[in-house]
Order: sequence, then structure tokens, then C-alpha cells
Amino acid sequence: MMTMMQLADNRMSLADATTQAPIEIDVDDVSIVFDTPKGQVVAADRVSFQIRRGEFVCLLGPSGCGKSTVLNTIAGFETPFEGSVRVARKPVTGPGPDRGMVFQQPHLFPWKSVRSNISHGPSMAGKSSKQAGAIADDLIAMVGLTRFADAYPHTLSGGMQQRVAIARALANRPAVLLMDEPFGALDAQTRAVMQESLLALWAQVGTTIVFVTHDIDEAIFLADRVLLMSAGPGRILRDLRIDLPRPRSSELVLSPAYAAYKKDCLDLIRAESLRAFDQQAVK
Ligand SMILES: Nc1ncnc2c1ncn2[C@@H]1O[C@H](COP(=O)(O)OP(=O)(O)OP(=O)(O)O)[C@@H](O)[C@H]1O
Repeated sequence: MMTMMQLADNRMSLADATTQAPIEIDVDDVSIVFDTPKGQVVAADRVSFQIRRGEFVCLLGPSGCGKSTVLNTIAGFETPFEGSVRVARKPVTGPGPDRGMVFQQPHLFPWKSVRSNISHGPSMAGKSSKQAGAIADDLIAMVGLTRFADAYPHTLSGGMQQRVAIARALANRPAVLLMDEPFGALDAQTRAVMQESLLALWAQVGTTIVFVTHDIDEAIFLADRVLLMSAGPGRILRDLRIDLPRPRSSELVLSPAYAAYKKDCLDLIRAESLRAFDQQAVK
């Protein structure tokens, strides 16, 4: 069994490889407009970006800037008003097992054990109960919940439930994991532990991750690239490569390089948040 440090070292070479990897997600000139009783809301305005296979990319921006809408478009829950989204070169026309999703709330089946929650997807996809159970047990070990395999969700802490939700999303072996503020409901300490364990898990599975957050520290700590979004209408303001070494631990936040990335992001986000606040005030 590899140690956490060996896994992280392995991840470093994978990170180098991602700059050469094929394009996994191609969001091309996507605009999304919602009709509301108060008129049209442009949630995304000509958003374009590409993500390579195995990359960890954070979508960062102020509340209401359209992060979830863009993520939902990749998931196939929203249809672009204009533009196109491709995953592995295929146009996205709806949800599919190649894209796993994790939300802020774990949404587990309360009547199923941890193992059954995780094996549910593979069972539905036609795996035998033995195969589905083996997939679940592997993932349960990866998220560090072996002792709780037979436990029910209500007996677990919020962080543990979210680890089950992540394992469940990975059970169908998706090429892409889409995460919408998955640690937003957790306390600060649990959140920090979850961030480190997500990086260790990513080192093992190599899945492309798109992670939505409005937390600057979380985005810089996790990502290979941060896509900074502007508020209303949502646009990509900056595509920032985070060239910080891996493995990353909590001490990283004390480094001057980290501080420089944070200052860049803070300045941009502050300007955008103020702009959004002013817009809301006059509506
Ligand atoms: N189904 C919908 N119908 C109408 N308006 C919507 C719908 N979904 C989102 N919006 C609007 O689109 C804009 C972008 O919303 P979205 O949830 O994508 O932002 P966000 O950046 O994820 O925000 P938050 O961080 O607060 O979740 C907001 O103005 C929101 O009110």
C-alpha cells in the first residue's frame, strides 16, 4: 500500500503530465439566460475555457456570478442558450455516467448503509452485487471509512457523510468529477482536513475535477488552475495557473508565493463583489 506522501509524489508527476494531456472539457462561447418574472437574467455571458484530462480546476467568484450554472451545464442539467459544451469531444446533451456530481449537501439514501449508498450506482449500471460491493469497499478504504462501511448516514458526521457522497460519485468511474461547494456546509477544521484528503484521493483516481467555490484559500490550495468569474453577467475574468508545488499541506498558506496568488485573487474578487453589490442596489 502506498503512503500518502508517495501518492502525493505520484500526483506531482501526473500534474506535469496534465499540461500535455488531451482536452477533457471544452466550454465554447456558452451563454445562459434565465427568464424570470423580473426579466431576463444572464447567468453566463460567452464563457469559454478548456480543461485537460486529470486537471484540478476551481471556478471561483462572488455569490450569484454563475459558477453553479456553468457547472450544471457541464453536468448536462442546463442547456446553453448559445455555445456548446463537449466532454471527451462529445457534445453534452444531458447528464451521463461519465460525469459524477457532488453537491453542498451529501443527499445520501438514509435507509442505506455506507456500502449500499456507494454500490448503488454500479449495481444500477449492471454490475453484480459482488462487483459493486468490491468497488464500494475500495472507495470506502480510499476515503478512510472502512470502520463505518455498515453504518447509516444519520450516525455519521457532516464531513464523513460528504466523504461517502464523494465515494458514491466516483463509484461509476466518471472521467470528470463536478463539485459544487462540497465543503461549504462544514466547519473550518473539517473543511481543511477534507481538502487535504480530496487531494490524496485525486492522486489515486486521476479524475478531472471541476470544483466550484467562493473561498479564495480553498481555490488556491486545491487547484492547478483557478478560473475567476466576474459577477452579473458571469464571465471568465482570469485564468490563473497555480504553480505551487505538490504535495500541498496546510503550511503552504504561509509561503510568499501563496500570498502573492491570494493577493491577486483578493484584488480581483473585491472589485467584482463591489460591482455586483452596486448592481443589486439599483435593481
Ligand atoms: N433556474 C434559474 N432561474 C432563474 N434564475 C436563475 C436560475 N438559476 C440561477 N439563476 C440566476 O443566475 C445567476 C447565477 O446563479 P448561480 O447559482 O449560477 O451563481 P453562483 O455563482 O453559483 O452563486 P452562489 O455562489 O450564491 O451559489 C443568479 O443571478 C441566479 O439568481
